[in-house]
Amino acid sequence: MATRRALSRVFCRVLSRPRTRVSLPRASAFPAAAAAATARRASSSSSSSSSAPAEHVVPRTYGTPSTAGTAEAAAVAAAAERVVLPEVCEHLIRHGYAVVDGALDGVTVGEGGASLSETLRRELDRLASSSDADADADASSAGSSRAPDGMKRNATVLVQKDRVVQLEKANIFEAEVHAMKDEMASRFPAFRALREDRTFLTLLNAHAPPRTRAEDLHHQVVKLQVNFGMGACFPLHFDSAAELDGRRVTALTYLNPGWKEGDGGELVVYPFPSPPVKIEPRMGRVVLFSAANMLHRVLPSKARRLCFTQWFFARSAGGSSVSSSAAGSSGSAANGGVGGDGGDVAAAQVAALLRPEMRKHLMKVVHADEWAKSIEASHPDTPERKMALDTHWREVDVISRALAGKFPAGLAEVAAMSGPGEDAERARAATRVEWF
Ligand SMILES: O=C(O)CCC(=O)C(=O)O
Ligand SMILES: [Fe+2]
Repeated sequence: MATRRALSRVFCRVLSRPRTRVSLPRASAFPAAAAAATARRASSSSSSSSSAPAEHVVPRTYGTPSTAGTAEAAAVAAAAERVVLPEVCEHLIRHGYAVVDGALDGVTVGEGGASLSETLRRELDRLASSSDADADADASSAGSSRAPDGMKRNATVLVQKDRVVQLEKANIFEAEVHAMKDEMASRFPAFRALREDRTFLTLLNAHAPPRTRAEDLHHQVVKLQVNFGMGACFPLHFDSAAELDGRRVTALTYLNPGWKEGDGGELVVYPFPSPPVKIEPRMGRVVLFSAANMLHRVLPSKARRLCFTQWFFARSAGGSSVSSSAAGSSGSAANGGVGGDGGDVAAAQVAALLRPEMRKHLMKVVHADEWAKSIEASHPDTPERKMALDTHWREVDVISRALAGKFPAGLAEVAAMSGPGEDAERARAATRVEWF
C-alpha cells in the first residue's frame, strides 16, 4: 500500500499541458481530394458516357453495399481521404493518437447539400431525440434518463469468478449501426454509408501499414453515442485487449457545434510517459488512437454531447507486433535487468516497463486514485460499482508490489521521465514507445 501511494504520488499530476493537435486546412486546400469527390459524385449521377463501349466481361459482384453510389457514400469516402493523411498516421504511430479538425465540415453531401458533419449531426440528433414512451423499462436501474428508441444504455461487462454482471453508466446511450434492422438503418443513410465505405480502413492500411498480414485491418464497426450530460462520463479504460479482440484503431468524431468552455465532456488520452492530453469534443473533430494501448477517459459532461466511434479490426485477436518486438527491450529487461551494470539495468527496466503490455499495468498504479474516482463518477452507486472498485484496488496492490520488486531502478527513471521540465522532455524524446 505504501509502495502504491508513493508511486502514484510521484506520478499523479493535473492535466495542465496544453492540447497537441494536428490541424488541417479546410476543403479548398485539398484540390485532389475535392476533385476526387466531385468525380465520384459525377460518376454516380451520370448515366451516359461518350467513350466506346468496353469489350471486356463485367464480373459478377457479390454484396454490393446498399449505399454504393449514393451522395452519402461519396461524401464519406472524400472525408476519409481528408482525415487519414500520411502526416496524421505518422503522428498516430509515433504518439499513439492524432487529432484532425475540419475534415468533415468541408465535404458536402451531394451538390450544394449540407456538410457531412452537419448531416451526421442531424441523423444522430434525430436518433437521440426519438423516444418510445413504452420502451424504456431500463430507466430506473441506473437512475437516469430514459433510452432513446433504438439505443441502449452503455454498460461494461464485469467477469467475476462465478458470474457475469453489467456495470451501467448513467445517462450514456449507444447504438451500433450494423446491429440496426434494415428498415431502421435506411433512416440513417450517412451513418450507413460510414459503416459500409472502406476508404478510411484502406487508407489506414496504406499509411500505417501493419507489420504482418494478420494485423491488416479487415473490418469496421460504427457506434453512435449520446451523452445526456448531468455529469455523465467514461472512466479510465482501454478499448480492447490485444490478446482478446482484434480492435486496433479507434476513431472518434464529435458533433457538438455549440460546445463551449465549461460544458465538460472532454476526452483525455494518456500517452505515457508523455503527459495526458485533454481534447474538447468540438464539431467535426476526429480523434484517432490505438484501441489496445491508449488509456483514455471522458470527463463529466454538463451538456448534451453527441459523437460516434469507428473501430477498425484486424482479422483476429492476438498477433500484435508490439508484444513480439518490444521497444528497445533486451533479453534481461523482462527479468528485471539482472546481470548488467547499473545504467544498463535501469535502461533495460525502463524499456520493459514501457512495453505496451507492461505499461498497461503501470498505468493502473500511476493513475490509481484518478482511476478509482473516475469509476465512481461514471456509474451510479450499485453493488456492481463496488465490485469494480474492489477489483481495481486489488489489482493496484498486486501490480505495485510486483513492479516495485522487479523494476526498482526502472520505476525511478520512468517517474523522472514522466515529470515536468526539460530533462524529462529530453528523456522522453530519446525513448521510443511502441503503440501498434
Ligand atoms: O465519448 C468519447 O469521447 C469516448 C467514448 C469511449 O471511450 C468509448 O466508447 O469507449
Ligand atoms: Fe473508449
